[in-house]
Amino acid sequence: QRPLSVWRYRELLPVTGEPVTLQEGGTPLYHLKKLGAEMGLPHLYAKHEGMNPSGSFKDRGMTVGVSMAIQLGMKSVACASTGNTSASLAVYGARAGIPAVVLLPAGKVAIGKVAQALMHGAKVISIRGNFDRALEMVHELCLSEGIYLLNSINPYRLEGQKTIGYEVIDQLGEVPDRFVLPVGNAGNISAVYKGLRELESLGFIDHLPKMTGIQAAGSAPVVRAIREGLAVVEAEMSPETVATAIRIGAPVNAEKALVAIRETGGTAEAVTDEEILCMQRDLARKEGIGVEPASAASVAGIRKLAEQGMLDRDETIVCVVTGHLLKDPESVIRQCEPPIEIDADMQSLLAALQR
Ligand SMILES: Cc1ncc(COP(=O)(O)O)c(/C=C/C(=O)C(=O)O)c1O
Repeated sequence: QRPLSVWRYRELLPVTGEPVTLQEGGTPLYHLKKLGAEMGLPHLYAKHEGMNPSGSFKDRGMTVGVSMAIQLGMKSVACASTGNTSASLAVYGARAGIPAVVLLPAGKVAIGKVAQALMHGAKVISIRGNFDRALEMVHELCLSEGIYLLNSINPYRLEGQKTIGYEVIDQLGEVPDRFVLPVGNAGNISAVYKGLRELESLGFIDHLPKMTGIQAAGSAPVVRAIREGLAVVEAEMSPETVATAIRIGAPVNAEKALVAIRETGGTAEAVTDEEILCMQRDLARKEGIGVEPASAASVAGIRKLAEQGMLDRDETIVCVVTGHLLKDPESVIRQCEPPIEIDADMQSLLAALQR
């Protein structure tokens, strides 16, 4: 009996040799009893992808992507990133023993992710521009220098990310009615959809969940395309959100996300930064689940859809929470009361507890 992990599903993955692995996947599926009860949703779950080796779901894509880089004889790897992709590429590049170059939008990457990319030995370049510009530049760099590009336009990354859906079905023992993901570059929602389509064509499942994409209100090109019935997603030229992981104006997998949502009767919704941060605190304080802001967007989106009466109360809903709380400690310090500092005597301590 194989453990719950990415490579449990190796027959559905393209790697033929020994994978570059850190035992990624096998992440917990938590029942959100309290938050679900508040929303009138008794079957609400969170798949905590922050419990991967580098603290986000990106490890699922990188274990396959970097394994393929080795299999294809590539000598170095690169990506542009809002942070988690770069952290994960640094980790798996180190594991594989090949150099990694990462391009980050200057001043817009959570400190935990920068720390990981630096400590794991990537060449970290900070671009004075946004993620979309960094992606253009890394694409050009890889073409001219023969470096292997591992952004989510690389299909091997999405192959690994398919396994999120596989694990959820193994854990639930059924196909959930609805699968909710935060959407930035739209690689993850597209990957999960592709994987479930494959299970259906192999006869393992007979229907798909409603694929539901949640974006930040200040960076929601996919939501707009769904609302306006567009065939092509129009870029948001100046994406802005506290959820820097999904601060992406021109999602490279946008049209795949439209297919995933439309083919399954799903939907897309936008949530404000306040709704995101409120849900981040609720998940931490009511369920003991610590996630970074972008990850809380998926559950915040469900709360919004429930308030709008868009959900059946008996739906089994799985929200993917994509990154660990520790990735973005500065967003915590900004929104929480600071520690109470006192003199080291019991009187001061007892007084502080009364405040
Ligand atoms: C925590 C977290 N939650 C959600 C997303 C959105 O996933 P996609 O819709 O597949 O892009 C990201 C994406 C991050 C990057 O795109 C990057 O790291 O460069 C993330 O880090």
